[in-house]
Amino acid sequence: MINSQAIGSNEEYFDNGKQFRPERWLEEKSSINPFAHVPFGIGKRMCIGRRLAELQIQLSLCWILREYEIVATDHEPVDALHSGTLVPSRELPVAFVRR
Ligand code: HEM
Repeated sequence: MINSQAIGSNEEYFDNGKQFRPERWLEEKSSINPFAHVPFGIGKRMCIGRRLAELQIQLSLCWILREYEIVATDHEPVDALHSGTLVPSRELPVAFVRR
């Protein structure tokens, strides 16, 4: 199984790869190597639930963001720990404020 976090934060493929900067995906003409981000694996054993998972993530984010603004409660770093899946190293510094 591919360690997608190691590839996805590799400075060879991403500027400031360890920094959480989701807007890097919004560039119209992306220069990101498509094989540098493979959270669902790749090839004939890749995740068959990918499209369902992406749809569920998009829908649930829409439902949450319609009702809440998500704000940072501090700006200290949060590390990703490997524990079978990736988990945050501490309580996430975010609050949900009802719109
Ligand atoms: C964010 C959500 C998900 C992530 C990140 C994810 C990620 C992965 C990864 C990395 C693999 C292994 C690929 C490989 O071995 O190269 C995998 C396999 C698989 N996933 Fe997912 N998955 C997600 C959601 C789902 C959902 C919703 C389903 C089913 C409805 C699903 C069903 C499967 C199955 C059946 C396999 C095994 C495919 C095979 O071995 O041929 N996954 N997934």
